[in-house]
Amino acid sequence: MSTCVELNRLQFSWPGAQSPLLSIPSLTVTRGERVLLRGASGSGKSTLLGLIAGIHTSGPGQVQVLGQDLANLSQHRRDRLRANEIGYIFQQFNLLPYLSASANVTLACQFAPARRERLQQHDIDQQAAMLLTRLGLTPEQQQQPAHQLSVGQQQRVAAARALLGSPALIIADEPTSALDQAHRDDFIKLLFEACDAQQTTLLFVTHDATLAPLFPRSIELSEINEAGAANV
Ligand SMILES: Nc1ncnc2c1ncn2[C@@H]1O[C@H](COP(=O)(O)OP(=O)(O)OP(=O)(O)O)[C@@H](O)[C@H]1O
Repeated sequence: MSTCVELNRLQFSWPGAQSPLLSIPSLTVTRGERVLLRGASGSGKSTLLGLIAGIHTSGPGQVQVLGQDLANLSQHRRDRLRANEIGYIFQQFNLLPYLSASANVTLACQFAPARRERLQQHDIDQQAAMLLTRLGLTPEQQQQPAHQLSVGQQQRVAAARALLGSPALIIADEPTSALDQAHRDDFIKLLFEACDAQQTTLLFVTHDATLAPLFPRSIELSEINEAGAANV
């Protein structure tokens, strides 16, 4: 099995902080895994996701994504790797409210040539429609502006946007925090099915320990972060 994400002796401190926020000796996520990363509010989950996505750069130590050491890449190449290989589902979804659900999804591939290429035999709009349908949106809902959709529907649009063009890794940062349990479990099931269909790795972050039984692998951040206890 090849590796999707590998951390080695990762250290990270925000500028001006008294002590490091993250000190992680090692973490490996193999391709195709479904991993839940749990941690209390403020423990550094979003920061860690930002390091893996190459949005922040780490101090000492290594962050490798798909075999590439992010510290050895220029900002431009990190941005390229993120656009092509990482689909990000944000807690607040970050949809453009006056664009249709469908247009929000296809926008993801605009600046991601490798994702567009992977779709090349197919029409991008058709693929977006297929994903939105698989995630439970009707054709009418797919044409509605995002702001007219329910929170659960917006979340599915955000998931389809992340999945379009089969990026290697989906990073989901607390995307279910606004849902009740039934909708939450339903969403996770659909997300697993969509990831399985395109062999995408899933790194799903939450503070909600009750999600753990739904995932084949669950990691508590405080158990891998040697700097953890001081920060929460
Ligand atoms: N841009 C930033 N500059 C400085 N400090 C930051 C920045 N972003 C986050 N922090 C600090 O880093 C710590 C961890 O924040 P982070 O958002 O990574 O935690 P989290 O586990 O994702 O929290 P939550 O579950 O509440 O979203 C917090 O103390 C926060 O104040």
